[in-house]
Amino acid sequence: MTELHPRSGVAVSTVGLVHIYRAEGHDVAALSGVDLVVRPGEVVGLLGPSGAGKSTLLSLFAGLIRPSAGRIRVGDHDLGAMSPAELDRYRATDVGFLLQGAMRNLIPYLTPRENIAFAQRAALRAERPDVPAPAALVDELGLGDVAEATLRSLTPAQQQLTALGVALAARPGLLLADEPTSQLDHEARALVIGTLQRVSAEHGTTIIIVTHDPHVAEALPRTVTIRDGRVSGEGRRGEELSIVAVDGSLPLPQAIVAALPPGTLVRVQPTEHGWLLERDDIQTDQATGEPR
Ligand SMILES: Nc1ncnc2c1ncn2[C@@H]1O[C@H](COP(=O)(O)OP(=O)(O)OP(=O)(O)O)[C@@H](O)[C@H]1O
Repeated sequence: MTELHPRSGVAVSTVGLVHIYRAEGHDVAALSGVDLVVRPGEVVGLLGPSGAGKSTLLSLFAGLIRPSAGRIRVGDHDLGAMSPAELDRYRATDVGFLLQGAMRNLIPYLTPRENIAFAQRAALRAERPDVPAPAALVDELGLGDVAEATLRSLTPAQQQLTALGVALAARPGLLLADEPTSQLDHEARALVIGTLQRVSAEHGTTIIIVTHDPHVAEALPRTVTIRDGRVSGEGRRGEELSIVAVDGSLPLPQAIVAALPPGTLVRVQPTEHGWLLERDDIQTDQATGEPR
């Protein structure tokens, strides 16, 4: 069970990805056309307001739900086209999912090492050659001293790192993490994010992290903002950038939308350093389009 062939990260991509939840009486379009490319080994934060579709996107990447339309690829897998048995194997060996709240990922009466060993059963049944020894993974995550401790005696950061060990138990090429720093203090947050980045640097693991925490966003090299079921912006080290859509439209950063509400006329002027958005002071009547 030594690590003979450490897995490197996988590329993740979506084209026109749509997901509709069919609830009784009405449908909810959670994602309405997501185009996204994540390179192998990238660490990307998914940002966006509540209800934007972040968890839905994570569940699609995890193979837990199927897309209503569009394409979704993780490495060599076309997730929308896989059989239930192929998706079972994919979930067991190719992707790790860290659910929000450390203890939701853990069996409370097992130690950190035992939790990781338990999480490896499906990958071992699938005869994966590169599943790490539980004790080695425990050491790698800095949990060597508490490998055989009860979960109750661990600090919140150690519990979260144990949950991370469970998600990494099969050494997946893609790790998905839903709010991995919620309920952690500043120091614990830095430790968990630092550990995620170290895992990616050492093993090439592709990591996608849903977060509402601006400090986490600032620590990540790349963030993608989801709004109303679409990609509305990208960030680099905490700075938000807008993406020009194929139809030439440009979603404005949320802070600017407050100053330029829907219907506002703006002039786009070239300047020496780029482009200037200038608000036109003539107010138009939304219904007639005539000046008021
Ligand atoms: N199982 C479900 N059945 C019906 N609608 C759902 C279901 N899960 C999510 N939705 C709806 O889909 C939309 C997107 O939800 P989603 O949980 O993906 O957003 P989110 O960005 O993760 O939000 P949050 O940050 O609050 O977790 C919301 O309108 C939500 O109400």
